[in-house]
Amino acid sequence: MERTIIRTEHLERVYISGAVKTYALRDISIEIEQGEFVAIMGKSGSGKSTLLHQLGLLDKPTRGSITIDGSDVINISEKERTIFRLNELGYVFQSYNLIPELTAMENVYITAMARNVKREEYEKMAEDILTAVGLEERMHHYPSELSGGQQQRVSIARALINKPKILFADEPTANLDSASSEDVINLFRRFNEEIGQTIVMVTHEKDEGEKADRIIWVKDGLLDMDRQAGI
Ligand SMILES: Nc1ncnc2c1ncn2[C@@H]1O[C@H](COP(=O)(O)OP(=O)(O)OP(=O)(O)O)[C@@H](O)[C@H]1O
Repeated sequence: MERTIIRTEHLERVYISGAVKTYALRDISIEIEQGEFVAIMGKSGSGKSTLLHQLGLLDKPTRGSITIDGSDVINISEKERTIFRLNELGYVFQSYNLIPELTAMENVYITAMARNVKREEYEKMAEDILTAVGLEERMHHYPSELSGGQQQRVSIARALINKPKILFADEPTANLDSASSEDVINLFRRFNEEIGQTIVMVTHEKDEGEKADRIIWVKDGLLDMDRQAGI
């Protein structure tokens, strides 16, 4: 049976700088089911990243509600939000944000260490997930010894090691060549199909959006109903 994992109601995010108000999100009400692979698409400046940041608890809306797996994640303390992010959510960004002094494996298990998992356990988990992203031969390499596509796969492994309820990806292929981009999207597709990983991804690329189960089109901070209806 389908189960809603993310629900937003009347989400608004206004940025205020001096006398200028920017309505990045005006009124967004959406539902995402557990196990769905959803792409958020729309023109530059339409509000895609802002929406992803609200859903991923990286920012707070100025109005509206968000529930994740039935929990209100807005009216809780910053400390509770931090714990929720660490335990329940994973992130992949356009830049890989790997720590240069750490190997691929260390970069991956650092998030498991933060959760007080035992050493033998987190090393095994890192090995398994790096193997799953095709980097079994590169575990002890440093980021500078890896290609962009390989570094992004390390960051995906890092995001997945804690088995997050939801994986958020903000233009994960923006810095990659077309072959590496395809690898990343195929990996998402595979994790989605094989382990039912819920994925919410912002992308500019139509062919990437088409590999998701569904596209949420955004325009001027609202859902783009015409695109949604395929008009
Ligand atoms: N921190 C901020 N302060 C002020 N305005 C902002 C801020 N962040 C985003 N905006 C504005 O909010 C609107 C939506 O921005 P957002 O980054 O969400 O769009 P986007 O669809 O992700 O764009 P892109 O595809 O270019 O990354 C834009 O008009 C942007 O200029």
